[in-house]
Amino acid sequence: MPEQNSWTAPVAGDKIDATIRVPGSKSITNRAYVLAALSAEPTLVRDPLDSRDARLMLAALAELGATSEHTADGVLVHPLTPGEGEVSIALGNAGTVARFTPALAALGARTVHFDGDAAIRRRPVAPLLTALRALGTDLDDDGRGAPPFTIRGSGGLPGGEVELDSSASSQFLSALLLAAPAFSSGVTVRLVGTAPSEPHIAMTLDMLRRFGAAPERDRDRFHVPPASLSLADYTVEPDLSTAAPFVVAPLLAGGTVRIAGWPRETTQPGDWLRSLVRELGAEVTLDDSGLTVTGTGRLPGARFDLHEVGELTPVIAALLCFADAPSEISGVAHLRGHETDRLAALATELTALGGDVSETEDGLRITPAPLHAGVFHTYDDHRLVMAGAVLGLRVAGVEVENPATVGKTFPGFVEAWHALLDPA
Ligand SMILES: O=C(O)C1=C[C@@H](OP(=O)(O)O)[C@@H](O)[C@H](O)C1
Ligand SMILES: C=C(OP(=O)(O)O)C(=O)O
Repeated sequence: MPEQNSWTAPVAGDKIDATIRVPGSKSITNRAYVLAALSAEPTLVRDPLDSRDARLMLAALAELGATSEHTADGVLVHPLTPGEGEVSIALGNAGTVARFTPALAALGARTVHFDGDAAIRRRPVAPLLTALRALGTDLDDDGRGAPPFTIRGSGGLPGGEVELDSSASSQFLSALLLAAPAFSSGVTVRLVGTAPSEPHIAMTLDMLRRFGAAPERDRDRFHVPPASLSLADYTVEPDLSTAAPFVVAPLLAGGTVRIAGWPRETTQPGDWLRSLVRELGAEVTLDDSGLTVTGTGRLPGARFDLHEVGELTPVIAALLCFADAPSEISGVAHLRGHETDRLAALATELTALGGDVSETEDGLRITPAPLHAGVFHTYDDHRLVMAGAVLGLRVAGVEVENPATVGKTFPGFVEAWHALLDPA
């Protein structure tokens, strides 16, 4: 019997032949909103993502004094306005909101309470809070190193140099860099440990430059001088990580998928998919119409270090369950602090469907084994819904629990997935 509140992921019948449009990048949208709020003039953000995480970011910025309006051309974000009193920010389970907005609160004059879903109360923020305290922020937390916490803004901060351990999440570093131009003498961050998600760090630096800041980097030392930001118009790229299940589908079902609007150049981690699926035997072309991926029907095993692109792990793990040789994913210990403990969740759920998947110290080991029908629990993790959909391409009766949780980044995912297999 299907579970209540589950979705039977459709099996691929014929070869795929579809063109897919994915919504805007979560990471770019939420950075654009933060930088727009810090700007001197309103910014029109075109083609933004409209999803739970993006709405939470707009709502958080509104609490901090930056209102926004949906227009026919996109979302118009107004600059932060000063204000006092007490407000609360709902974090949901959005890492970008939990990590990027505290520095803005520290720069304002409100008392700001941060809290969200049960899952965000398990996600790390301690190194970020330590750095904000070192920069002079008045902050209360319960000592667990995760939300909830409260920041009492003092109306501005001088900035200076801080040490930061960003090994649990690159978002701590991005958070300090995004807010840095608004500190009166800028911010210098010296990284200790190795931060994951290098493309997301590059994205932060690139977007700061587009908004008029002048960040400098010398290996693990980042300096952002104070700057008055402004950018009237910013267009968000399609989310290439959201595209992951669609990109890998022809490797399992055969045929061709085209992802419209895939940028020629981008800082998004999802761009790694081009080389990952090529290594797995797919034909890949990128031209002005987008990305075209054709599957050859055979899937070799692989050893992938996904340290820089951790958010691709759930979909890649599901894909590699169908390889004809053992595979290993490494470099992603920090996924234990993502939406859920993704390594435990993937090992448990893939094993429950007959897979031979075990956790390693920093990843997953996947040995070929036939999969069967069953419930695929999703732990309130959008990317586990996408992983379940990928499994369903080859396995009848995969019941993906709570598919609506995919609305964190792609509210229309289930409809788009059916359209992939049955284009109108
Ligand atoms: O800065 C960002 O927009 C993100 C950075 C990464 O976080 P981690 O470095 O914590 O993995 C990524 O996984 C997340 O989905 C989005
Ligand atoms: C880790 C992720 O999200 P968040 O922005 O909540 O960190 C993700 O989308 O895979």
